[in-house]
Amino acid sequence: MTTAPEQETTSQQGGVSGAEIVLEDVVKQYPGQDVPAVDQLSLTIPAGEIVMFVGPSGCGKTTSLKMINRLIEPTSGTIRIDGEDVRDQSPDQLRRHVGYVIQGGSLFPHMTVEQNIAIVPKLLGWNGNQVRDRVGELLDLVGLDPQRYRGRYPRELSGGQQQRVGVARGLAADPPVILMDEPFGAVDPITRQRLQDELLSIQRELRKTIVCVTHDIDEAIKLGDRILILQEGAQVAQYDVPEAILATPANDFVADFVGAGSSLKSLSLARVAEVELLSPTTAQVGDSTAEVKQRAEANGDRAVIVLDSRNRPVGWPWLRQLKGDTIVEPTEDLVNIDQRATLNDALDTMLSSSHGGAVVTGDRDQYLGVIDFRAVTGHVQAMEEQAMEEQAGE
Ligand SMILES: Nc1ncnc2c1ncn2[C@@H]1O[C@H](COP(=O)(O)OP(=O)(O)OP(=O)(O)O)[C@@H](O)[C@H]1O
Repeated sequence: MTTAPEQETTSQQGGVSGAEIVLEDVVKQYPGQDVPAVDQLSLTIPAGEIVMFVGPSGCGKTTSLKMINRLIEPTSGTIRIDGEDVRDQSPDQLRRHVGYVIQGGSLFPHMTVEQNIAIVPKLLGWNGNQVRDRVGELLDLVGLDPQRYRGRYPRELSGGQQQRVGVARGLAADPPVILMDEPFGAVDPITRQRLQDELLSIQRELRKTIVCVTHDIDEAIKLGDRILILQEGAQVAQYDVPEAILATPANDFVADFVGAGSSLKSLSLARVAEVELLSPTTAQVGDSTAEVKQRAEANGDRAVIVLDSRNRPVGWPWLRQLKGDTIVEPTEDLVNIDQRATLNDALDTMLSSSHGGAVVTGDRDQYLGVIDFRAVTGHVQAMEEQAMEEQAGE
């Protein structure tokens, strides 16, 4: 059987390639357990959205997720993907319709990156060229150079790179639905932030339906179009957009779970693009050093942002570091932040910078400005005032 991605039948409307998932009265009673792990769960997951499952340990998140691709069989109830009961689908159909990504990528150690990504396409009978092309495309998509990485073994990759390959593998057969179980749980916080940003940018392009289990409410707020907060037995405590869960928790359980400091959590909702950026002095590589210093001093700046000929920031030297007749490209790596990053991530980046701020870039790394602590604090205050006004108006 040959099934190429273009032969997929998904609800491709308005750029959305994902499929709606509907759970109806789903129950899972494990043998020998007194109470069901999942008890009458009903839920509609809209096509093209990211829905995050969160809740305390043992509340049934993973069981609920794995019933969608029948890694676990429900005891009763129905699950439909794009209107079709998953029980009526063959294992091949399910593999094509539902990608699966788990913590650490869980790659097969004796297989190369290419072989790991190609598992499902090969099972589906794609030919060698189709598989090779697809692997190249996917490695590009997840930010790994295909030439460098396709022949490597998992042990030759960092944790973050392994996780990227895991994501590529989940996307391999271009399924409308991707299930993710704690996908970024095993990597350090900075890598996690980067992988989350990449997932968001991949999702902007692909518009899949993504269901993702996490322990981390901040991750849920950042990634989720909607968040499902579960209590024991997979009872729905609240199912809503992140803004609503933060502003109006449905009950004490949700309020406790979301935790104190919701203004801090709001930092995971707000994006750098929403904050007014500063415009410190900039210089082009090749400009006269004396002229740049003069301009910076007139502006009251003690440092300048150096841009390359394509308007990408390449450095942020202090004036005293500017030597020679013309501005040269700085040798130190510049840590910048994408305008789509959350304020929470921006804070992390700022904390690692000696400037008390971070350089913000947009598409294709174009320079946009600088974000600093004062701008973030001001934005948080404005958000709090707005929330208080809304509450007073209710
Ligand atoms: N194979 C199994 N046999 C019996 N009970 C199980 C089995 N798998 C899970 N359970 C029980 O079902 C309940 C839900 O488990 P599940 O793994 O879905 O929870 P979870 O919310 O994903 O937890 P965690 O966040 O700790 O991963 C738990 O009480 C668990 O002990």
